[in-house]
Amino acid sequence: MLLVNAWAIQNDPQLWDEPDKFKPERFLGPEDERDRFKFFPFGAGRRRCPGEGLAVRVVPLATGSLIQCFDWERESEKMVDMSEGPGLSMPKARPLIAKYRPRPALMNLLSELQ
Ligand code: HEM
Repeated sequence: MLLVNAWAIQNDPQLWDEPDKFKPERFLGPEDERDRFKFFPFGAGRRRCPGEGLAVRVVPLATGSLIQCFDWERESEKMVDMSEGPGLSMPKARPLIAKYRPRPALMNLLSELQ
C-alpha cells in the first residue's frame, strides 16, 4: 500500500508562501492553472473522491448559511486552539466551543422554520 503524506505536501514552505497562515486568496487563480498535486483535499487519480462536486457546493452553502443567519463568538477572549489531535482525519485536539445567536434580521425567518 502506498500512503501519500498529503499534510506534508500541503504544508511544505517550499511550495506555499506562509503555509500555516489563513490566506484564502492563494486559491483565487483560475482552477486550470492550479497544480493538482500540490493541493488535493479530495485525493487524486482513479480513487479520488467521487463526492467532490457535492462537497464543494454543500460546504460553502452550509458555512455561508451559518455565517449569514447567526452572530458567532468565541467562548472567551482566548484564541481558538487549532492543535491537531491523533487520527487520519486530523481532528482538533480540543473541541471548538462557540457561542451563537440568531441575527435580528433573520429572527422571523428562522422562527418560521420550526
Ligand atoms: C469536504 C468533503 C470531502 C472531502 C475532503 C473528501 C475527501 C476524500 C478523500 C481524500 C478521499 C480518498 C481519495 C483517494 O484515495 O485518493 C475520498 C474518497 C471517497 N469519498 Fe470523499 N470527501 C468529501 C466528501 C465526500 C462526499 C460528500 C461523498 C459522497 C456523497 C464522498 C464519497 C467518497 C467515496 C465513496 C470515496 C472512496 C472513493 C474510492 O475509493 O474509489 N466524499 N474522499
